[in-house]
Amino acid sequence: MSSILRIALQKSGRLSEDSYQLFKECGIRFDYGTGKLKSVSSNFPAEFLFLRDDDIPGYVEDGVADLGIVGENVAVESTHQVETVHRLGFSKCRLSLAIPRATDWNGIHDLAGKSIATSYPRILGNYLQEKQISAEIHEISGSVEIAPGIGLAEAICDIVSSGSTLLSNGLKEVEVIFRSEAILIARPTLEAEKQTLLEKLLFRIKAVQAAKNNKYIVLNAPNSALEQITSLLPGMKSPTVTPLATEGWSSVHSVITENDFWENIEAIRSAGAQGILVIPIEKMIY
Ligand SMILES: Nc1ncnc2c1ncn2[C@@H]1O[C@H](COP(=O)(O)OP(=O)(O)OP(=O)(O)O)[C@@H](O)[C@H]1O
Ligand SMILES: O=P(O)(O)OC[C@H]1O[C@H](OP(=O)(O)OP(=O)(O)O)[C@H](O)[C@@H]1O
Ligand SMILES: [Mg+2]
Repeated sequence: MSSILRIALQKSGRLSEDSYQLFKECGIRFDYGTGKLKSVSSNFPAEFLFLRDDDIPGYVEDGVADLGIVGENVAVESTHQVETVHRLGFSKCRLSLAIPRATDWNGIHDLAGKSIATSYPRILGNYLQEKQISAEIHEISGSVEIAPGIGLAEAICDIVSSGSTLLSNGLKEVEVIFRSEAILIARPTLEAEKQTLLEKLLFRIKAVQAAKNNKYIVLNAPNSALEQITSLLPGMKSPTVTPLATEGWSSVHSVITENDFWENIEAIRSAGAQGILVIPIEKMIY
């Protein structure tokens, strides 16, 4: 029988939508959201398993799944041996220490001798050890932000994104201890055929990510400014320059990265570019 990749995704939660979307953009079709916990792709040798995110590293280590998508926080917290194959750039969040808003904060040493509620005892334990702080870690599996308000702990260590959960529970963030995003994990010893399929999948993921990080740009430029403008637009190899019907003008086509997009556009405009069009790219293959 030829190989099939078994990929574990979070059934329903903060990772689910972006994970499904990623495979969709990679052209890999499968059913989800139907209540079924397993779905075979109709056009790629892959089978998807829909699970609780905390269970995914264990399933990947055991070989029940070959690959999985989890938050880095979950992978690092777990004791299971899995390999990070690729960073996916979504579900970005941080693991932070927080205390009641009215409590003074003079630094991390304020936590010595205190109790801290968290679902991440390993990450927190390592952090405290590194800082040489002795505090009691109180492990709870969810609704961590409630702990100080009900006298369970004096501080918490939990996931923060917008900060609104902390705010609505009367807490303030005092220290970021870990930054996380979704990652693709794999069993470290994938068979050769599965490794080939993983490479095929990674090729598609990278093309989708590169497209998101870049825009296609078309502009008109006076020929006198071409050298300066093309030096600002290196493109994938070099920009395409074609003459316009209007004497002394050219059209420049290139690719521009999302990172310093606005700074670059301003520089290009100051150099004399006109009629600038910026167009999303669907896939980008280097
Ligand atoms: N507010 C947030 N913003 C962005 N990313 C987040 C946020 N909260 C959590 N995450 C990331 O998404 C992952 C999954 O979060 P979620 O809250 O769905 O987990 P869960 O409640 O443990 O789900 P499950 O029911 O599968 O066990 C987290 O491990 C973290 O990496
Ligand atoms: O800083 P914020 O934007 O408020 O996000 C942080 C919250 O998001 C997550 O919970 P989620 O809402 O996913 O619910 P859960 O506790 O059921 O996982 C996390 O556990 C925090 O409680
Ligand atoms: Mg979970």
